[in-house]
Amino acid sequence: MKTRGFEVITNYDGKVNLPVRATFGAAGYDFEAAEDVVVPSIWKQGIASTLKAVLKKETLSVNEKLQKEVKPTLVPTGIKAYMGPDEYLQLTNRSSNPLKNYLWLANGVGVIDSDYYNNPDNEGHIMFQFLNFGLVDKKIQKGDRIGQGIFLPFLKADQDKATAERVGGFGSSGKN
Ligand SMILES: O=c1ccn([C@H]2C[C@H](O)[C@@H](COP(=O)(O)OP(=O)(O)OP(=O)(O)O)O2)c(=O)[nH]1
Ligand SMILES: [Mg+2]
Repeated sequence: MKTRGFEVITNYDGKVNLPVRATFGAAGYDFEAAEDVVVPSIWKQGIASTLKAVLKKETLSVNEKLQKEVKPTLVPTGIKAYMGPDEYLQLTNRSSNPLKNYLWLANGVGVIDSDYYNNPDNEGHIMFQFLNFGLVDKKIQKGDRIGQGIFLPFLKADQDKATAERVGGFGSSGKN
């Protein structure tokens, strides 16, 4: 019987490892990066875009420019997760990431909903969303452990009336 667990996304078949807990008492399943990804330094992104705006004497305010060019980077894991309807997978950072690599999870914690699994847009591909607060770009290599996932139960409110079906992630569920 399937209760909760991980599977590999179709395109990554045979190319990635399923998440594992590192020790007997670990709460989190460690996820690996499925590809080499560069997470650019936010300072570099910000300074470059500010300079461009100043040199071009653009009318667009520098703040607007910064907002457009300083973005988190999505790091693919090649993994999807299935679970019960009253459960979610909480993605959290590794405590060593800010200390050693200047990597922050841009969304604080990530919430992987049970209905994200096998959604029609991206099959339920789990991504970690990083900002690099370091001064230099950070190269994440395929196979590096980037974060962890903890399965948790959640409660529903008396007024609960969810109606829609999930079709994707990252802002797919409405206009705003
Ligand atoms: O760090 C994250 C956060 C979310 N997701 C995926 C799984 C989740 O089920 C879906 C939607 O996430 P969330 O509800 O937090 O974001 P949203 O901005 O509300 O998007 P949506 O409108 O699709 O719900 O995106 C990730 O892969 N990584
Ligand atoms: Mg949502």
